[in-house]
Amino acid sequence: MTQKVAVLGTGKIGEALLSGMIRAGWAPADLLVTARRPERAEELRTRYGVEAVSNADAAKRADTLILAAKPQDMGRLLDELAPHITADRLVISAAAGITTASIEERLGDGVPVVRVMPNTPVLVDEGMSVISAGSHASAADLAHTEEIFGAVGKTLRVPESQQDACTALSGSGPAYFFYLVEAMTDAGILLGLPRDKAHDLIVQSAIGAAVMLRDSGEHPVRLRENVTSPAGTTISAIRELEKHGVRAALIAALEAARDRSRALASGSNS
Ligand SMILES: NC(=O)C1=CN([C@@H]2O[C@H](COP(=O)(O)OP(=O)(O)OC[C@H]3O[C@@H](n4cnc5c(N)ncnc54)[C@H](O)[C@@H]3O)[C@@H](O)[C@H]2O)C=CC1
Ligand SMILES: O=C(O)[C@@H]1CCC=N1
Repeated sequence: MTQKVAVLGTGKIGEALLSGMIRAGWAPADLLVTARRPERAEELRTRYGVEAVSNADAAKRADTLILAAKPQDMGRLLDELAPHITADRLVISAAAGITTASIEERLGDGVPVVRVMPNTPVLVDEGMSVISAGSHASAADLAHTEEIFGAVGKTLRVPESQQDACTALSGSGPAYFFYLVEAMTDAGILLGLPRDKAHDLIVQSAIGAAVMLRDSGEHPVRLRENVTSPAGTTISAIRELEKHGVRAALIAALEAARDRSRALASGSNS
């Protein structure tokens, strides 16, 4: 029997995942989506050829439900699902901060829940998805989750106690790199380069550095040292980064992201 997968709350990450699953060979006929606004449902139908249904219908018809609404909207979404969901479904939550225990409590009846923190590079099949099992999730449920998210990048299993930290590192991670590129492009402009050229130089440097980090087997410190010539340009830049506390700023930033993830678990809206 064909397994149906539904994406519930198909916004940015939900659509990124949906598009990746279709690229990876899932038939649109086996995929369902839900969206709050009818125009959004129509857009997804037209763009991907998938059926848009209500949350209740998704719970009745799909074997696997991927919850991709904002943490602040999860309570309402779970309330809509609870009357219709049975323990032969798998619920995968991508919501930052929300624990499997809180989802299990709302859905009841031993429904298996897996928590996943993906990131937007699933759009280019270079995602990083961090996976933790809830108390009713089986080995087969974890394997099925890995099959879905592994189709659009790497996966890593972690204890759920590490999910908030992983959210800070890889869930939000792409944003930090985009932010750096934006800031470095501004620097290029200050140094007199046209914006498009500055952008291309920085992006290609980022790609080159990322591939070296992934493929060279070298420690990042060694890779940086190889760029840093005695009395050269790089060390002058590094001194400024240290003077401005960039390392400490990054540590504080990721700590703040981890704390925000924890706060979302308790329903914080502010
Ligand atoms: N954007 C990202 O890079 C990542 C986001 N996440 C998580 O994914 C979730 C969604 O984030 P985004 O895609 O950025 O937000 P988004 O706001 O783009 O998407 C959420 C979508 O859910 C819809 N929605 C809300 N309640 C609904 C309901 N009851 N029924 C149907 N649809 C409903 C909204 O209309 C919206 O389209 C969040 O929980 C976030 O923590 C996880 C990893 C990465
Ligand atoms: O900013 C957020 O809350 C979401 C979770 C990880 C990435 N984006």
